[in-house]
Amino acid sequence: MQPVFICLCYDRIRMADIMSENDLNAGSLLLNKDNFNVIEIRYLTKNYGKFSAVCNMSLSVKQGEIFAMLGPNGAGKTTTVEILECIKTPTAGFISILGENILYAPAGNIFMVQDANFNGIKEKIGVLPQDFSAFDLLTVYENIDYFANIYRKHESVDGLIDFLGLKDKRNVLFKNLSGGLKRRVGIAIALVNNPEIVFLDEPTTGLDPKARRDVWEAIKSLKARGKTVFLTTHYMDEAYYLADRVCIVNKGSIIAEGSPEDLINEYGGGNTLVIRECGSDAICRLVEEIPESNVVGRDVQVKLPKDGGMAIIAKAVSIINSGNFSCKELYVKKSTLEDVFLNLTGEKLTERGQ
Ligand SMILES: Nc1ncnc2c1ncn2[C@@H]1O[C@H](COP(=O)(O)OP(=O)(O)OP(=O)(O)O)[C@@H](O)[C@H]1O
Repeated sequence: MQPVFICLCYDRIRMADIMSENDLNAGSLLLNKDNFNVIEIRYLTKNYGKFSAVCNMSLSVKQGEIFAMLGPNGAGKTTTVEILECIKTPTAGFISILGENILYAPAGNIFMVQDANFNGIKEKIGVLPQDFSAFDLLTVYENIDYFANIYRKHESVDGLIDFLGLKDKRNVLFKNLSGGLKRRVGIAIALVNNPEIVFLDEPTTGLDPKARRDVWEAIKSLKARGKTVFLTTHYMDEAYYLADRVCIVNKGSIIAEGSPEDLINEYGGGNTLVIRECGSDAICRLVEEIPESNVVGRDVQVKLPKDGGMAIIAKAVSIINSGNFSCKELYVKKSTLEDVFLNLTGEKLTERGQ
């Protein structure tokens, strides 16, 4: 019998996503020699009563990449990672992590868990939960050592302290560390069992810009160590800087997926030429001669075409020069993942993401 996934997404009900037996064979999903998918999700759904926190989600993560799930608060990021971490049980769907398959399939009216090896998965993953905290009255060393000793085989505690740049904080109480250092201790703890995949749930929320940068570098070094990183974030600059691939989620569904550059190229709406404070005469000339011009306050903005728009830029410069106009500055504003989100949803990511 073929498993039938019934997704109760109440805003747009999909009754029949059907996976074939072949699809559910881990071999066919995972073992592509060049592109080993360490995480595979198919038709994942998590309902709380009539509300779908995760709705029919499918994605795959390749070995060794940094994969970011980007979305505003309440988009379903934590729910998804907690399902992958085997903390939460989904309503329906198929998950494969490092070759361990879990199928949440309906049997009559009941969703049954089949083929689950939760311990097998937990041994191979590391987790930095959202709002991570450790023992306030233990030192950095003692905290990491405590978690390391939960595992029979574990990494060297001092090795992890070195790797996360915490050597001079080794004997400092956790409660006396800055927010950024606390997150680095959290990453060290996530690594104690030498996991193949590290899940980082909003690892820089609430940190100041310098601390965020430091945590970013720590995350980059995980990739250099060969780890696969699954990151959730509502910071588009974080996803842009760190991720090889990003999936953008909104209201429990994936709305776009790809490398940051590809997403920006496809959905970012192109770059914008900004001519700041050039005066009313110049504004009139620019609007007259460059039909794509928009007046925004005291500035003129021109959406540039995908080819880079060199002709438009040259024309604008020539108008400014030939008319002896002066402007405060003239620059090209690159579109960002924020624009991608805005164009796809009509809403600003930052407004709901903060
Ligand atoms: N146990 C629960 N019962 C009911 N609703 C829940 C429960 N847990 C989460 N939700 C809801 O599911 C939605 C998704 O929550 P989730 O925590 O996964 O979002 P998120 O993208 O991680 O955002 P945040 O950064 O705010 O945690 C939210 O609307 C949340 O209120």
